[in-house]
Amino acid sequence: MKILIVSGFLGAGKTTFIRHLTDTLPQVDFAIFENEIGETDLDAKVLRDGDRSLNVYEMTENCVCCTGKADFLTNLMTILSALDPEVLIVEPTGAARLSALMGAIEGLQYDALELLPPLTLVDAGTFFREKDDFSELRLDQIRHGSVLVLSKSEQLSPEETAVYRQELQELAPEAEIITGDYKKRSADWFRSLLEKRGGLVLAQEDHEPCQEHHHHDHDHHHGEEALTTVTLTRVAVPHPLYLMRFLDLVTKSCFGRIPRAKGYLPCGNEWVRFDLVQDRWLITGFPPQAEARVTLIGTRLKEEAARSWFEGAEGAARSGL
Ligand SMILES: Nc1nc2c(ncn2[C@@H]2O[C@H](COP(=O)(O)OP(=O)(O)OP(=O)(O)O)[C@@H](O)[C@H]2O)c(=O)[nH]1
Repeated sequence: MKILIVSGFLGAGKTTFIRHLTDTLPQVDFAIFENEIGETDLDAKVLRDGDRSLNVYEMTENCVCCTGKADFLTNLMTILSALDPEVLIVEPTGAARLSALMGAIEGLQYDALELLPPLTLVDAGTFFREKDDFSELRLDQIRHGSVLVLSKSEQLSPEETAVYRQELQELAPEAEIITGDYKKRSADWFRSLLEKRGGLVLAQEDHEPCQEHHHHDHDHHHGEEALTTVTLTRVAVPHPLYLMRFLDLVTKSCFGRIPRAKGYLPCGNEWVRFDLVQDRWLITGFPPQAEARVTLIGTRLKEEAARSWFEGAEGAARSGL
């Protein structure tokens, strides 16, 4: 069983890339392992509900690179013995350390497992704005990616693209760097990702659990702060305009510093899904679900303020405002 890790920071486009890869290579027997700590199960839903039905395993308790390493390896062996897909794609959380995850898999030293050179998605929309604040963890994801895919770079001019390339190549001199619309690439290119040899062999050092599991609040700049996650379940909005207003407030840091939010909830008589990365967001229709989920990922989250906002929205709708 080959293992392809698709890494990248929150909202960089990992799930979108995996969906495209699996759609582009319908003849390959893929399974997917999703790690979403305290988040919505949205990524798994998106992957399961596409044109192609995929086997998706989820781990939502601990992080595959640190606190949940042993669980992850057990899951890996179970998938291997029960299903033995040709390729298992592993999507770690955006806050996972790529080198630690690779080291854990390599530590198994089992020749039925082949770790492919990993891929890291880098978000062109936020790269320059945040580059100087990159945490060690984000640099780790870039430096250990054998293939770096600059997502959301379809609209860049050739001159702009050259600047991104140079910056990324300085951070990861050995990496193959992919810019422009990766969806236009041939099936052969996607297949080549599954035929590359040799994930890096790393000397592993023990490290602190990754950012998401630090529960004390640091007062450092954003790149070093502990990320926390809040998920609201019993929420609804009467109309898309309310959700747009909520997302606008999220981007204005009214509920904490939130670089990533996602979820699905009832909206009038329908259900909608939303997806926010930094100051950009998207709302789309979604099939009805058993329970709503609104997940906020960031620092200094104001859970009560967010909850009250939804109560206020429902109250305003009831009184006809
Ligand atoms: N224009 C553009 N949008 C993209 C691209 N890749 C992802 N997006 C959008 O970016 C948002 C986040 O994409 P996801 O694929 O969910 O990102 P992710 O890395 O899986 O997110 P997390 O699981 O939260 O870390 C979605 O709204 C996508 O539609 C891309 O290459 N181009």
